Amino acid sequence: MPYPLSPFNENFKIEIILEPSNDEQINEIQVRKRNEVYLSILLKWLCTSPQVTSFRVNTLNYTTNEVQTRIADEIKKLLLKTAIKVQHDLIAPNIEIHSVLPEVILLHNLNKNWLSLETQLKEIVIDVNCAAAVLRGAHIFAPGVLGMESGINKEDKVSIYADLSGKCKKGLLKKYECLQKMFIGNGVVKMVRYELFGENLKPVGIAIEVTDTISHCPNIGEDFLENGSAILQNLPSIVCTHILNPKPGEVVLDMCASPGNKTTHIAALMQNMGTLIAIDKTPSKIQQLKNKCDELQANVHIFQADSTKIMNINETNSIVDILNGPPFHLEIFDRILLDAPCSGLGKRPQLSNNISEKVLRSYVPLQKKLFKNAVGLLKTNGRLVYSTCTITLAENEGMVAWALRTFNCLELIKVEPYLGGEGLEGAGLTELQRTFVQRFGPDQQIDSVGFFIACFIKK
Ligand SMILES: C[S@@+](CC[C@H](N)C(=O)[O-])C[C@H]1O[C@@H](n2cnc3c(N)ncnc32)[C@H](O)[C@@H]1O
Repeated sequence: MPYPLSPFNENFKIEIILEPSNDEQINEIQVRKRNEVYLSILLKWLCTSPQVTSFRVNTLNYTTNEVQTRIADEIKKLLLKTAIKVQHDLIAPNIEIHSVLPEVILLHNLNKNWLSLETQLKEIVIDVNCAAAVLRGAHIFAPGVLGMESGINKEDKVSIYADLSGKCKKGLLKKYECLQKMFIGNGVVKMVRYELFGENLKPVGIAIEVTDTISHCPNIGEDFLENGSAILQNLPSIVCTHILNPKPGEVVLDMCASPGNKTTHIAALMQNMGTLIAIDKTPSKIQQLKNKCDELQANVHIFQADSTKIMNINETNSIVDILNGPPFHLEIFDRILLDAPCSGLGKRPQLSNNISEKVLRSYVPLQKKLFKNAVGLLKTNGRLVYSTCTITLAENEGMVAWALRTFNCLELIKVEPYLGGEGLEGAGLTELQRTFVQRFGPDQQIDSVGFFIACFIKK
C-alpha cells in the first residue's frame, strides 16, 4: 500500500481540526469551503515524509562548515554501502547551508529518479512510530520490531513493513497478512529473533540497518555527529527561536522546555551570557533536558515545575531571586518562549493516529492557563513567542485571537524571519493579523513539518 490519505480512522471527526475556537463562529460558507479544501491537502501531506532533513549546528563550539563536511563524509560512506548501480553523483543529495539561518544545514533526499526499490522475499514488521523515524532517516532499533519471520539470519536482506492497523502481535513469526501493512523500504538484519523477543528481554541497539526507503531520506541518523556539534531539528522549530531573538545578557524563560531543543538554541543565540531559565512539568523529562543542555554546553537554570502556577503576585521584583526558581515575581523576563503542550498533529510522516476528540479538546484550556502566566511574567516591551507543533485552528489562530481579546497589553507583531505561510481564516483574526503569524504547512518552499508561531510585544 502507498502512503495513506489521512492519518485518522473513519470514526474521527476531521472537522474538529478546523473548528473555530469556543467563542468564535464561522458563518461564511466561502471560508468553510476554503478550509475544507485546505484540510484534504493537509491530511495527505501529513501522511508523507518531508523532502528535507535539517540539522542545527551548535554555534557555541562548532562552525556550520565543519558540520557540513562531516555530513558530506557520512553521505559518501552511506552511498558506498548501498548497492546502488548508478553513479553516486546522480543520486547524491544536496547538502546546503540555509540562506537565511546560518547555523542550519539542509540535507535533501536522495534523487529518486535514479533509485528503484525492489521488495525482498523476507519480511519484518515494525510499529508506526518506528516507521515514521525510519522514513526520516533512522535505523530500526530493537524495541520497534514487531514481527520477524522465522528463518531470518543476520546479514539477510529484508523488506520492512509498517503495521498501520496496530494489530500485529509482538514476536509474530509468520508473514504478516494484513491489508493495512505498508511497505517502507529495505534493510539488513543485525539482530535475530532470539535477541529480540522473549520474556523479560529488554533488547537495545540497532536490529535492522536500513539501506533504502520509499521516502529516499538518507538513513544516517545523527549518531555520527561529534558529540555536541549539532542536532537534528525541524526547520520551523529553529525559526521559532530566531523569532524570540534572545540577546546576550537578557533574562529569558522557556516555559515548556524538555527535551531542550529550543532551550539549547536560545543559549547559543545568547552566547551563554545572561540568565536563561528552563522549566518542564514532567519529572522524567527533566533529566532529558539536563542531558541535552550538558551535551550542547548550554548555560541553563533548570527547574521542574508546573508553568500554569509560576507567578508570584505578592512580592516585588528581584533578579537574584530568579535563580531560586519559581514562583517568579511579575514582569521579570525580557523574553518568554511558550512552546506549548499541544495535540502534536503537525508531525510527519503520520501514518496512523488514534487521538480521541476528548484529548484533542483538552489542550486549549491548558494553553490558556500557561499563556496567562507568560503575560504576567513578561516585562513591559518584552517579547512573548507562542508556538505549537500542531495544525488545529483552536490551538493556533484561535489562541492568538483569544489572547488579543483577553490581554489589552499585548500587541501581535509580524514575525522575523518569515519563512512559513500565513494563518488560516475562521478563528477571529483580521486579515492583517493572519499575515503576522506563521503557519508551516503543505504550501511551503521547504517541505518540513506542521507548525505554528505567533509573536507578541507587551505594551
Ligand atoms: C512541545 S513540548 C516542548 C518541546 C521543547 N520546547 C523543545 O523544543 O525541545 C511541551 C513540553 O511541555 C511540558 N509541559 C506540559 N505541561 C506543562 C506544564 N503545565 N508546565 C510545564 N511544562 C509542561 C511537557 O512535559 C513537554 O515536555
